[in-house]
Amino acid sequence: MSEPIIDIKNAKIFQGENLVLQEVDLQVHKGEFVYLVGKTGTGKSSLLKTLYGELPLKEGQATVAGYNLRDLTWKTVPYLRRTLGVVFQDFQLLTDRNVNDNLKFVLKATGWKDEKLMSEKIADVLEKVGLKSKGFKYPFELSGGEQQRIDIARALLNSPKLILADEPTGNLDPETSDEIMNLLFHISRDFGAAIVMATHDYMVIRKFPARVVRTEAGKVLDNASISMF
Ligand SMILES: Nc1ncnc2c1ncn2[C@@H]1O[C@H](COP(=O)(O)OP(=O)(O)OP(=O)(O)O)[C@@H](O)[C@H]1O
Repeated sequence: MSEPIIDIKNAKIFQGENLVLQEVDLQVHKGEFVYLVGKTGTGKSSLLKTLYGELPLKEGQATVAGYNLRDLTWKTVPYLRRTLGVVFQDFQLLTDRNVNDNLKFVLKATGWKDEKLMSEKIADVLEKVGLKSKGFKYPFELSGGEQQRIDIARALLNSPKLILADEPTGNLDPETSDEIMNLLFHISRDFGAAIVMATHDYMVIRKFPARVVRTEAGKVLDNASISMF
């Protein structure tokens, strides 16, 4: 099997001085879809934040897309982020600019300069999420489901090998959730991106089955049963 895109060995996850998870071992491979479940406050977001360099890894070993998390510095975190797409529950789009400019902002921040290439890339990701005609809309002119699609388009800008999604269906009605899940599965299947998605929504997992990893009592349990959360 190829090198895992996420490879965590005997790691501890901290929030400041507080130990949140210990003995964390987790491998995720290219194109794999993994749900991260567990009761509120058990460390799902903390684990994701460690994986995208928002929280430091202070103990144990972990590599993400070839980056050793123990070696990350403020200078190398942006390079790690460029290989990842991160999707949040609350979209986090910039409200003062339209969709095209939201996407362009991220491209510029990640080193893109050529106007034509940027326009082509923006058209490409909007097409992938089915919102080709919405580039000139402002976030407030979009439905929740459309905003989440734009958030996913933003995550796709740098052709990520890994997408980390923190409750991406948390604010959506069941039908719109299904559309977003179809889109995420399509992205992992057709573009080979691995996806790790934190969720409380067991209906989504029943409908879109995949590997389940659970945070519980300070540990991470692999191949967990969904009936347990
Ligand atoms: N910014 C922070 N500073 C200090 N402690 C924090 C911070 N954020 C979270 N924690 C603590 O870390 C622990 C894990 O929280 P985390 O948000 O990772 O859990 P979670 O499983 O994602 O919860 P939820 O399902 O509610 O999103 C909790 O005890 C929480 O109180």
